[in-house]
Amino acid sequence: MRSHDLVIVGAGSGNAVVDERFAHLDVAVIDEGPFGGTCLNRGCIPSKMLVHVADLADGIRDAGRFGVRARLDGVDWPAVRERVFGRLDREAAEGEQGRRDDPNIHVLKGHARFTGERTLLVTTGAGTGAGAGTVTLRGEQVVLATGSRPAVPPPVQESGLPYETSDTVMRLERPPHHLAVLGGGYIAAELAHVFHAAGSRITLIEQEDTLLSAQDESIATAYTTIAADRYDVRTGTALTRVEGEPGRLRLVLDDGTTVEADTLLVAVGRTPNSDRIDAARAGIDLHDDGRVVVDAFQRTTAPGVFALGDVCTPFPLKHVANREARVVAHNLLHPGDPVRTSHEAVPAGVFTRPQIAQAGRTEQQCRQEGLDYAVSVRRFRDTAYGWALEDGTGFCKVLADRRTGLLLGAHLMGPQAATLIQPLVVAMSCGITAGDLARTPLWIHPAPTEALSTALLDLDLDPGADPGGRPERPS
Ligand SMILES: Cc1cc2nc3c(=O)[nH]c(=O)nc-3n(C[C@H](O)[C@H](O)[C@H](O)COP(=O)(O)OP(=O)(O)OC[C@H]3O[C@@H](n4cnc5c(N)ncnc54)[C@H](O)[C@@H]3O)c2cc1C
Ligand SMILES: NC(=O)c1ccc[n+]([C@@H]2O[C@H](COP(=O)([O-])OP(=O)(O)OC[C@H]3O[C@@H](n4cnc5c(N)ncnc54)[C@H](O)[C@@H]3O)[C@@H](O)[C@H]2O)c1
Repeated sequence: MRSHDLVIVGAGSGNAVVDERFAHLDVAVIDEGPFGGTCLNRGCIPSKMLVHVADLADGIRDAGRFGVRARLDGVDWPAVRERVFGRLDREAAEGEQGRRDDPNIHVLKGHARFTGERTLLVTTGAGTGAGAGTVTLRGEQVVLATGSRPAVPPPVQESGLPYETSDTVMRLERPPHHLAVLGGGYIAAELAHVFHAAGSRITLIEQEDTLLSAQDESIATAYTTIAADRYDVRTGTALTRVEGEPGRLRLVLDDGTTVEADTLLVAVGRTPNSDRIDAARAGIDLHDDGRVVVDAFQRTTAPGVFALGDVCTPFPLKHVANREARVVAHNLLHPGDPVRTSHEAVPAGVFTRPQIAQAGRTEQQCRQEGLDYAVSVRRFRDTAYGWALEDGTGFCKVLADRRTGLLLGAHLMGPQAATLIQPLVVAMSCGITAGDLARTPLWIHPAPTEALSTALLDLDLDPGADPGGRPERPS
């Protein structure tokens, strides 16, 4: 059995744990797939590279509205795909090679399972053409960063018919003629935008009454209306079964309707990869939903074993996984002075059309928690830059504690929403009140951020929470 100071399972965000501070340690990094994990190979990055193409194509289609004469001849999908994955596949290979070149790091390609406390059996070679073998290794400390995978509901699995997930659909040789998407969340919203712009017909099937139902109700309702203008949207209905043959699928829904499509994309959420590692043998407890139990220091229930990212987090987002990786790195190196992960005011963007961003609580959560909150909505069309954009749908919604003036939530829809929201995230994370944020810094005119500053000023807060004035910095 090989022994290492540190064993990392999963070279997505797990690979970010080790930097030059670990040069004195003997480290093993294990992954069964390409380095970079979901984000680089089949998640955030390729999807956003494709979303940018969709934004460009839609911008050209829209140009006439602004008096710009332009015509879109089409999206050359094979060229786009080659550019995106040519670059990303190279990045993944170079990332792995970089690790192999580190003198203190031992890279193992294969599937890892626990056989006991901090002890793992790695099956190597599987799927690589090389003969399968096994390696047993033990870590003084272990980091579990095995991520998650697309969930596939029984009617799809039981049909035996082909389907795509986010792992595969972005690498299709050509855009589908008619793409049916099961699920109406993040992946559905982003990839519907991508394939619609590339020429596909889109049908979205969502069991809840709105698309993006986990978002603030104002965003979910507005996005559902916008999407219904562009796609065939079926909400409040579930899939009963899939019939037909490859390339001619017939989806039977529980409202009695059917959808015929050549391609089915399943995007109904993700399953943590905790069920394929024999966690119990290592003394690692799991939540009912499969996530690994961790404390605020990212420690699992097994001494010496940390976890990070989608396998454990309540917020399966890359920036959250990166933060958790930094916490794990610190706590591995400074066991006597550990730091905690904060999941306060986690922001997220949905890179669809229009872009959407959120941080903190939704209005429905504020109501459910019985909070005394103030809410304010400012439309982009009521700001100068909104006129330039001819924007008819975008808005900024802020929620604040009426007594303290602290922000409880922020929700944006419109161009660059994921960038625009950042000052609100800073205020929420740093305890800056809505009044201070609106009045202390200068907000550039006529930038779209004026929608944020005016939404903040419109909040109906208690006088003690928002004394007004404060035009100058305190001396
Ligand atoms: C289509 C899509 C778009 C997304 N877009 C965004 C976005 O725009 N912004 C954002 O913040 N988040 C986005 N996400 C979410 C983000 O990708 C994930 O939250 C993040 O990548 C999780 O990182 P991780 O390190 O936990 O897991 P991963 O990156 O999945 O890494 C886990 C690694 O562990 C390996 N592994 C698993 N089990 C084993 C085993 N038993 N043995 C050996 N190796 C194993 C896997 O091969 C993988 O490489 C997106 C996700 C998807 C699917
Ligand atoms: N921009 C980003 O940050 C980004 C982009 C893509 C993915 N992600 C991450 O990946 C995760 C997974 O994305 P996702 O879109 O698969 O999940 P999701 O949780 O965002 O949405 C899944 C949707 O599917 C619906 N659903 C579930 N079962 C269904 C069924 N049987 N029939 C019809 N609808 C059903 C749910 O009600 C939900 O609306 C996200 O939660 C997010 O954390 C993030």
